[in-house]
Amino acid sequence: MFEKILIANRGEIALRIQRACREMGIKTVVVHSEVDREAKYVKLADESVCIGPAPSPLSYLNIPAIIAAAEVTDAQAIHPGYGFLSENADFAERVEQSGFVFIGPRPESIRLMGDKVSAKDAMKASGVPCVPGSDGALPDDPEEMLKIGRKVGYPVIIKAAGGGGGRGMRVVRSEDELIKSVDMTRNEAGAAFGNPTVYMEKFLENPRHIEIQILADEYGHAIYLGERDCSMQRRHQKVIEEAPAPGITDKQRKRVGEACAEACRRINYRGAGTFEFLFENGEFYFIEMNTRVQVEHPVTEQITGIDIVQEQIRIAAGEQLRFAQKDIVLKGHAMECRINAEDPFKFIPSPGKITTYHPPGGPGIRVDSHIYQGYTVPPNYDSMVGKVIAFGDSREQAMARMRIALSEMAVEGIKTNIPLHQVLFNDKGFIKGATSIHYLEHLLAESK
Ligand SMILES: Nc1ncc2cc(-c3cccc4ccccc34)c(N3CC[C@@H](N)C3)nc2n1
Repeated sequence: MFEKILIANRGEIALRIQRACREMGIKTVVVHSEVDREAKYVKLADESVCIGPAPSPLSYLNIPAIIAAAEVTDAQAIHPGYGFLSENADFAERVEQSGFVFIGPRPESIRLMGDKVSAKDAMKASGVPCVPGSDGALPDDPEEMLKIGRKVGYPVIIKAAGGGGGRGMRVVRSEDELIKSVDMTRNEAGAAFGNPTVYMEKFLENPRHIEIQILADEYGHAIYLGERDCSMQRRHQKVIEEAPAPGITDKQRKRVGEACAEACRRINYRGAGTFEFLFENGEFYFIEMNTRVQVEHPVTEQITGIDIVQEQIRIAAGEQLRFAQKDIVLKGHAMECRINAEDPFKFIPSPGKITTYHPPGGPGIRVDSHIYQGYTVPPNYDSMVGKVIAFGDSREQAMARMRIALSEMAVEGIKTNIPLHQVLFNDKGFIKGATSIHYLEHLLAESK
């Protein structure tokens, strides 16, 4: 097992990884930019290294500085967290080439899933249900594209192979817009991702967004840890996540979960991963795979009792999975509110000094956050400053506990989106559950 891990991230996930390490008796090195010098996880680390000024390209994306920090502190492994370099195959490669263990999948798996066309090909070959479409990249020939459009049936969506997470997508509702739309998406993809390859899918008008968490070791063992419903989102930013997904039956869960586990075995996947699906009319449709730990991993931890970050570390250290699929029992219901330093209804970032901070507590309440009274939220990074996770025997109990937690949570000196969460947890449609990816945006549009 590693003696010392370098955490190549910041904020709540850096603290989360640090807690996992400390519980395992592993020393932690944190890297930080100049503005994060006073962060909680820096104070709690065994060692800390300032790797540059605030801008991410000069600090948290600065590969040589991060690797140098691992060298000078003699760390054995590097955990990338999420965001930043967590799905950068070149970083994973350079970490391994420098003699450190990258806590994550092998670089070729990151590359395979980073290209959304090769990702879909791999999934189709493994029997994972995918959205019908162009079966690979769209050809350049306009006649061929029109033929595929007719076969798929409008509306269709054009997506960039190098995109993902909502970037490089365009919906096409009729044939006469197709060629122009494809050209525009190709140009944008070439400029944004250095890869003009695009593909086509049938556009699903009103799906839910449901993802499957998997764990796989390097001996061919792969298991799924149930699913998460991430449909409560605004402009591709998740706001609330929950597990299990309302209305998903054990039969559906088993069928899609086993397909994901089988896909992991076939591509020789290693570590934690998430298969993203659209869910509509009772069917799952694979759209992309994330090769990192996700922000919303705690809701899965709460209903399975498994510490996903610790399992990532164990797998990276060459241990076999300690669980077989039969050991995975889902119990209760968990919901997560992302707490952002932003105006709750205008969504404008609100960095600054936190003058008052009282976190919530009580049965079933977990707060994953690095903020503290007197901490200054820097303006340089993502506005998420923490997550409140409520667990209960039922969705209703989890919601009741969340309402109480949100009412207890005091954060002054900056604005937060707690008022938005309070509106949502009192909204009839949300309370009923199983809302689509458009629900929140429609709710906000009505309230304007
Ligand atoms: N064939 C087809 N039909 C409808 C779709 C709708 C979306 C989508 C669009 C807008 C918000 C979303 C939020 C969560 C999940 C998906 C979406 C979508 N996305 C958005 C980000 C990336 N994960 C893929 N792909 C789709 N693909």
